[in-house]
Amino acid sequence: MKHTASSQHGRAVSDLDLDKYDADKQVKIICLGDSAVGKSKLMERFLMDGYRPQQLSTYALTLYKYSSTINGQTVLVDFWDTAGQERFRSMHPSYYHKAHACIMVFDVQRKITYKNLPIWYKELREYRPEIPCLVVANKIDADTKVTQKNFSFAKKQGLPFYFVSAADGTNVVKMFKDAVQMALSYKRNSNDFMDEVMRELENFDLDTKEESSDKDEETQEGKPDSA
Ligand SMILES: Nc1nc2c(ncn2[C@@H]2O[C@H](COP(=O)(O)OP(=O)(O)OP(=O)(O)O)[C@@H](O)[C@H]2O)c(=O)[nH]1
Ligand SMILES: [Mg+2]
Repeated sequence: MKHTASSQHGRAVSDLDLDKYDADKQVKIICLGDSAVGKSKLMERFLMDGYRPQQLSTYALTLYKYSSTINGQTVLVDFWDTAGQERFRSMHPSYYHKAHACIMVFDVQRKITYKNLPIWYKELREYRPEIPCLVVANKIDADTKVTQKNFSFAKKQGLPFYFVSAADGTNVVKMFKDAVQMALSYKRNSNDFMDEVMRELENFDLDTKEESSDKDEETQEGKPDSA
């Protein structure tokens, strides 16, 4: 699986081209969770095959670009990562706009980050009521017994749940690959009204373009040779 990673640090969300997410092969996956739960480290582990312990936390927004071929189709994924700093607790609406899946992370060492999940989840559903959401328990390297504990939030909400470690890579690739697959299938089958409208408009555009080019051809054929 070929993948490239690059990140555009700190670009203001408003000047990002959000329309590109209407294109069939482009998906947007967002990451939510309290500060220091390991969102950026998980991205680095998956996208840059590396884990650099300790680093300044994320400011504003980091975009990680990832491409892969799934069933012979090239899929372009933008992973959106943002600082979970308390003051950012509620994200700018455009962060959620046109997202196709969400990775919601907590730190198994800090209970409060698990208790805050419903706050993040409530906000997510205000903006994206239907998209798939993965609940991720990170840093299991720091507490091996934690995998026997029961975290009922995901089950109650009917969400997929993953024990992972950005530090040693446990379950990271599987979680991200599942997130990409879920984003793709959501995008293809979403019954989200707005997505429907966008898709219709897209098809409408294509049809009119085809019709007008057919007309051009007809007029070309019908035109007496100018020569
Ligand atoms: N032991 C352990 N430490 C981790 C793991 N993932 C992240 N960390 C550490 O936790 C701290 C925070 O990681 P980040 O990835 O910056 O957390 P974040 O969620 O991006 O934080 P914000 O950007 O502030 O929202 C860093 O010191 C990491 O080294 C993990 O799987 N295991
Ligand atoms: Mg970060």
